[in-house]
Amino acid sequence: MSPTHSGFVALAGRPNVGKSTLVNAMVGHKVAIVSDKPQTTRRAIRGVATGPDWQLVLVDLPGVQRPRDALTTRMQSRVERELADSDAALMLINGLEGIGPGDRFIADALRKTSTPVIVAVNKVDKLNDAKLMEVLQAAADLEVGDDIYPISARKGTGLEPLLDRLRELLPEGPFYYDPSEESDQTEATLLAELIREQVLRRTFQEVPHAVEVVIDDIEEVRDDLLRVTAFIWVETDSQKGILIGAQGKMIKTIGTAARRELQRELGRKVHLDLSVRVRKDWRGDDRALDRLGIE
Ligand SMILES: Nc1nc2c(ncn2[C@@H]2O[C@H](COP(=O)(O)OP(=O)(O)OP(=O)(O)O)[C@@H](O)[C@H]2O)c(=O)[nH]1
Repeated sequence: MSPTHSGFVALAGRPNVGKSTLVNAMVGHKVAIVSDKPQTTRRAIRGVATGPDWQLVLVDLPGVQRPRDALTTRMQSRVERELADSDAALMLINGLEGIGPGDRFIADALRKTSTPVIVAVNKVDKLNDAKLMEVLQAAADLEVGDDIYPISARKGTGLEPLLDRLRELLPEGPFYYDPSEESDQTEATLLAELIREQVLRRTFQEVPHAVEVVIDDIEEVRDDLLRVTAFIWVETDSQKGILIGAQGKMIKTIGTAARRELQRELGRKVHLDLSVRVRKDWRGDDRALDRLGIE
């Protein structure tokens, strides 16, 4: 068997360039959007793409996303640290909008690293040839990275050459994530796990083991606002009492922290309705376990 290659690719790009769309396209059906954060809690993992002998973990490169901020030494050193922990950086450019100050800001930050940088110009499905040439030239003028790949994350065009190139940059090493865990974690499962994580942080002894979180509903209230209704299952009334806390303080704390996590994940405002339900012995209930996707 040939050795496996795996590594982290740091994604950089202005808001709305299509990072999520690209990650989804790369990850395809072979994906798990993972909620845990290996190595450091700073890393928000967007997705994991796994092939027979390779695995790409796509993460956000923090610190270069807000071009209006002053480029402080501190931000630059954060970017450098993140890049040092990554095997490659992928800078995404919005082909529809062309190069702007935000892109130059990002390029400046990336140029200072020894980590290989790949540039992709996205949304080329909306560009005619003349416009495409213009934006590719402008991207080259940024003088960051060696290669520029025109792609359409939405249509899935141009992704193979880009993936090939990224794969070449992966060092030999074992997978970070078990490929068999790619069981298409749904968004609801991911959100439930993010909430459960906040419960686990604040509970002790037998309580963490007795907790499961179930998303009951995700409703789009407005373009920028989602209402998420979730239940925290526990097995006994006393566990329920612990989770609610005196004057409801515990559940409130959990709710606030979880809402923040969901907002970060979803990139939108979230209204979180959280309630605690006693479901005696759910761990021994086959139907409940099926529904939760626990084998
Ligand atoms: N025409 C076209 N639209 C695209 C393409 N890729 C993404 N988009 C659209 O661009 C918008 C932003 O895409 P996202 O993937 O959410 O962008 P993002 O960079 O992840 O945004 P953040 O998560 O806020 O960083 C969406 O409306 C996408 O449908 C593409 O290849 N072509």
